Amino acid sequence: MAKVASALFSVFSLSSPRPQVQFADSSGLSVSGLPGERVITLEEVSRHDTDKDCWVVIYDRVYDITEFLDEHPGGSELLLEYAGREASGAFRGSGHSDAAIKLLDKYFIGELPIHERIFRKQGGLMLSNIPE
Ligand code: HEM
Repeated sequence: MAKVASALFSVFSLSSPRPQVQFADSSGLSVSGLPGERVITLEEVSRHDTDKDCWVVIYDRVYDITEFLDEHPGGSELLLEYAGREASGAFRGSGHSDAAIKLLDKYFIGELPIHERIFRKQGGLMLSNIPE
């Protein structure tokens, strides 16, 4: 009996990863992440709004894109318009490729607190819910 209990314990402990949050929009874009990352408020993001220190928020996640400014195929000027600000709509509206979406991971530094989020919270906005 002890053996069975111990086997069950190891199966359950191995098979219970941290909960994964999944979201998808109408383009099939799936953005997922683990909760509990560094929490960064919009107020803090707003203090990083220059070409030497540039943070943006995309789908409730905070990215430090300072190093990417000069590499952006759409130009640094465009990105700087969103320095220290919310840029989900601009990012999505520019029709970025899956590669561009994947590239975001490289610059990820944290997530907004739950009360400042639009997408990544229970009952949060799905982009597919937005009327045309
Ligand atoms: C902040 C994170 C961003 C990343 C990592 C990123 C990445 C990229 C990449 C890799 C491309 C090449 C095409 C593609 O693969 O889709 C691209 C193109 C483009 N991006 Fe971004 N982008 C970002 C933010 C933005 C924002 C906020 C805008 C605002 C409007 C924007 C506007 C554009 C435009 C207009 C192009 C097309 C450029 C052209 O074809 O000449 N991007 N971006």
